[in-house]
Amino acid sequence: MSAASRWIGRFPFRRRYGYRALLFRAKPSNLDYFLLTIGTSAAIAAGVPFPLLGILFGQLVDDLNSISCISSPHADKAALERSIQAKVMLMIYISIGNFIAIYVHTSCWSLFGERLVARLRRCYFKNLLRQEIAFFDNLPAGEVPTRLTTDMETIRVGTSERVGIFISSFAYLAGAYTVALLKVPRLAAMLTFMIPAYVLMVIVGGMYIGRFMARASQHFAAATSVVSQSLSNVALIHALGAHQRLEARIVESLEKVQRAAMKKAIAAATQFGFTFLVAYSANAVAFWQGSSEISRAAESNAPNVTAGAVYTVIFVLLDGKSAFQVAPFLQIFGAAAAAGQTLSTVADRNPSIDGTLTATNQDPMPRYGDITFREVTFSYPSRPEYQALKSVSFKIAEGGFTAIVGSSGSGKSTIGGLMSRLYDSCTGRILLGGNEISTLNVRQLRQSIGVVDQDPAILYCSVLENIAFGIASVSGHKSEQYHIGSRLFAITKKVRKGQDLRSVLSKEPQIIQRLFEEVEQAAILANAHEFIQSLQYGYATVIGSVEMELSGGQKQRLALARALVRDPPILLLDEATSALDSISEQEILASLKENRREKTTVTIAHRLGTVKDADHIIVLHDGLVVEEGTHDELLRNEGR
Ligand SMILES: Nc1ncnc2c1ncn2[C@@H]1O[C@H](COP(=O)(O)OP(=O)(O)OP(=O)(O)O)[C@@H](O)[C@H]1O
Repeated sequence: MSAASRWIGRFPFRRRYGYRALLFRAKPSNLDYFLLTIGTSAAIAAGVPFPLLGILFGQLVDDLNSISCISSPHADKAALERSIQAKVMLMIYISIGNFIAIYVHTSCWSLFGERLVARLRRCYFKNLLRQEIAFFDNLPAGEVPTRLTTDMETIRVGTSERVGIFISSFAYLAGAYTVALLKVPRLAAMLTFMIPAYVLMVIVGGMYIGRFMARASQHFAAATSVVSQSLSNVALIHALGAHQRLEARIVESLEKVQRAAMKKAIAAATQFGFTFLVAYSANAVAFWQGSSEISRAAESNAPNVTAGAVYTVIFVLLDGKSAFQVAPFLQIFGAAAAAGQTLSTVADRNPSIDGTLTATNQDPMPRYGDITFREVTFSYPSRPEYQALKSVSFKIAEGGFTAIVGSSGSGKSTIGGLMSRLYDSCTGRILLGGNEISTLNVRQLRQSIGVVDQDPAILYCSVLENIAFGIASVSGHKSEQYHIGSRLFAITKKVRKGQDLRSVLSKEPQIIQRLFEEVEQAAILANAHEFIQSLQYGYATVIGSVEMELSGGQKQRLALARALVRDPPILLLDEATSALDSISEQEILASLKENRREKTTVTIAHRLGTVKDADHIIVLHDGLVVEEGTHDELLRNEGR
């Protein structure tokens, strides 16, 4: 790249290359095209009246001049007055036309910008949720809220009414120079010196303003990130007494914001002041050149350059309105295009593992089969230098009850994550029923594995909805057509208003009654039924709020019920009962083993003692399988 093109590349114009693409992002509808066309046409039309008014003003100046110079009593004063009145009426009509054009382009562009942002938000959020977990591991805290608020607002500002004003200013500029060149060509040509002066001011000023703005927003994002991390870990901050340290980090970032904002203000003030310097100097030049044009015309007896004609030129080029006042808009459009580009890194990104695809050319999901790990190694993308799994090989038998035990950090949960394809292994093969899991449909694979982890998420809704969500989230389930989400909400609402759950259910379709039975069965199996019954409204009690916080053990049992209700062929329990007392834990595991109905069950635990009943136990240490066997075999080996 040459030095010149590098220099040009630093200006906001470069970023505006993406601007046109931004306007047509996220599938615009016919209405959007309509708004764009009408908004642009009306904006061009809104630029025309001003030069026309300039012509009329010039003619009026000549008329007034003529009236004041009339000395003869026979002169037709009345005709002159009629001519002035006709021009005044014309000015009123032009003003009305201008009002309509401005109204139309402002409304169209405002609506266009709002609709574009709504589409982009939808598109960004939809694609964000498609991304694989590894993508989120590398996402800085506060990134998503910043994108959804700050960047979207930048795009809205840069694609709304300002676009109409910008277009109309250009139409005005074209009209103004045409009129000026026709009226007094030499004066108009002389005043073109303003163009390079203004352009230079826009480019250089814009470059500095943009640079300091970007710097300020970067430091502000850093401060926001610390604030959002602090808010989600308030308890930890209190426990560690980390207030001052965090405050110092925020203050440091905010001071940097202030410094950058200060420099931006100085650049903006210089640019603004320079605008007036150029404008007033141009006025001085215009009056000097205009007067000499008039006297030259008078001397040569050529009345084509009148005081009115000079006034028209000065008015349309200098005193009316400056098209260059919209120069800062370039910065705004550039910022919008840049924000659009930043958003597209997520909005257009194809996830390496897509858990949302339904139509697929991938292999159909085998319902049963052994799960085999062959020489699997894995490093988390955020820690590529560290191997969480170092060539592990083992087999989890179909329909068996397998336990994976090991100390903290040995890689147990990582195995669970690879099984459900939250991540892809770096090397080695993972097979399900003989099929490479990377060839299976991810959505079906995940629906076939019921995962319960140590700290399960509880949704802010009733217990019944929380458990039934296990079924509702399965696409293609028989209950899908019944809109079970809204039905269950209505059922539990009635119960909270005092009606009996059984009698409310009796009025519901068979499939909803059957669903409740399944929920109840799952809760019994997960040892959750008893505590649910003891809640104020039983299954209709709303949980998940601060006022209705469940204990760790209750949450785990509820999550277990949620996983069991859909009867998945594979159940993965990642320390899913660790918050329970050891007797309850043993009871649940024994009951799960007994009722597992050919389900392949994998339980992850720290201690061997909690998985005595497992058919097969895999012992991990520091990312390696160190032992395998039944509980008794492992105990015997330990004795050796
Ligand atoms: N998202 C992640 N990004 C980077 N490293 C991770 C991530 N998750 C886990 N690790 C690292 O990978 C290693 C294995 O973690 P893993 O969670 O599989 O261990 P574990 O045996 O399940 O531990 P625990 O019993 O404490 O849950 C650990 O060193 C951990 O620090």
